[in-house]
Amino acid sequence: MEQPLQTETWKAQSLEELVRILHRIFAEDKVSVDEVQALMESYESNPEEWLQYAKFDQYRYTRNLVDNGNGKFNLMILCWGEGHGSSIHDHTDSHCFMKILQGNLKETLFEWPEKKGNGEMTKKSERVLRENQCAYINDSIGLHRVENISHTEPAVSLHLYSPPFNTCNTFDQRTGHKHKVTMTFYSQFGERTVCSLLNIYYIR
Ligand SMILES: N[C@@H](CS(=O)O)C(=O)O
Ligand SMILES: [Fe+2]
Repeated sequence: MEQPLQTETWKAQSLEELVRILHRIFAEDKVSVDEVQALMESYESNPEEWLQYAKFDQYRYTRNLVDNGNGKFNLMILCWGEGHGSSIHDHTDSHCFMKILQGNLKETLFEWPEKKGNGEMTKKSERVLRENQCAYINDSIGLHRVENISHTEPAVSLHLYSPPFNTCNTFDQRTGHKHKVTMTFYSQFGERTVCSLLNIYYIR
């Protein structure tokens, strides 16, 4: 991806339209990060359009595939129950866009640990992302942890990863030690996956 010469301003009127425009954008050789971020931000969350994908688990956040972007990207809806959060993790050299569809999510950025990792990881910043905001991260920006810190409200977010990936590294905040994990889907296209039904669905 490169910086745009000229950013087109799209407005996605629905989730379906958002997916359609994303396909058009990712069909090109060069994709602008700013353009994708602005497009995702332009979609005004309408729960009626995404409720079919929003499947929650009692114990941890879920990853629900919405579209596989013709092999160029994965678009998924993540459902965060009260107090659910991710480990500190990287994004496997992909671009990661994260738009809030409902509720708020706290994002904490961390620096990559030293080679071997042997001490508390360094926190760079934290912020609260609110409904309709779209954040962006990649490995050169750093690592992050995402949490729904609310005790009363669930949260839902829409993530786009390009290129798609299904493993990443998680990091122990105390030591910086990393651990490779496989990420699976709780549902795909609105249907629960077999692994989630067999309860072998886990991320980290
Ligand atoms: N990158 C994480 C979600 S997040 O915490 O940004 C995932 O794909 O599961
Ligand atoms: Fe992430």
